[in-house]
Amino acid sequence: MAIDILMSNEKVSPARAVAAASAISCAKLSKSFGGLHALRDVTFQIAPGEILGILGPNGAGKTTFINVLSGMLHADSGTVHIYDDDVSAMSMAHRARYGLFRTFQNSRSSEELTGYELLRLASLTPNKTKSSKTYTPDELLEIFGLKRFAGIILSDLPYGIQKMMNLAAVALCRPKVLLLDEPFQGVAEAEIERLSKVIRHFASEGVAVGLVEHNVRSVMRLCNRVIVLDAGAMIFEGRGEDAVRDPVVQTAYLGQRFAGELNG
Ligand SMILES: Nc1ncnc2c1ncn2[C@@H]1O[C@H](COP(=O)(O)OP(=O)(O)OP(=O)(O)O)[C@@H](O)[C@H]1O
Repeated sequence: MAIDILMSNEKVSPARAVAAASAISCAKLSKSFGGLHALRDVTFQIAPGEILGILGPNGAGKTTFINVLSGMLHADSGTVHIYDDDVSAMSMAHRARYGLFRTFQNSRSSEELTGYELLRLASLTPNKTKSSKTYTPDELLEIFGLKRFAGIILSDLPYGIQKMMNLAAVALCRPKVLLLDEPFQGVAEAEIERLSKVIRHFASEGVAVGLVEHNVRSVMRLCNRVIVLDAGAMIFEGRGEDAVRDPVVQTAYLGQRFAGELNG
């Protein structure tokens, strides 16, 4: 479908042409809270199978960006496409039907459900996307190495395992785009590599992953490309190792952990 749009003689808008080659794209996205510009004219895209790191100092606008992309907040201006569908006016639930899913910062499980019960529930979710492969809960527990935790109440599991179980549930919804808000926050070092493998699994199946993260080392290991936000604007796009050396990025992070964390 994407190639058809690019090759047809029909005139397409620049935003729609970019959208056709990307799993998710946004053009000139802005959001203010009163007089505060939390997001200013941000334009970017993530290709199918790509893991994009979204970096920036505290208060740069990263969570606002994910909120606006996922439809949890509506942008003041700008557009969001999932493949070539314009989802800008849609709610978060409606965007999920187009394959856009997100996770939240500090998403601890409080439900009295076992992992297996959570996955069974997720597998009952009606889904219209025809993108990534369909799995059964058992297959996903096997792939994610979670079988031995499946009978335990979620809130009794280590935080990193809870996060993996939640991602396994998302996988059952067959996402095309996955936006992760600080997936490694609060996760023990030993579980970071397991969680990273789960994220790579999504990408290997063609899911576009956007990852907001303060753990720069993990971003460098996982992401093909990063963007850096500062005061709501995109100040860098490119390779992670170039971002740490970029003088504009270094100035934005002045006084905050960034290059030091990478080199330390
Ligand atoms: N609902 C809101 N109402 C008013 N201001 C807000 C709201 N949400 C965010 N902000 C402000 O918008 C700016 C961007 O916040 P945001 O949480 O998106 O940044 P962030 O990069 O995710 O920060 P952190 O890394 O500290 O989580 C901040 O100045 C914040 O105080």
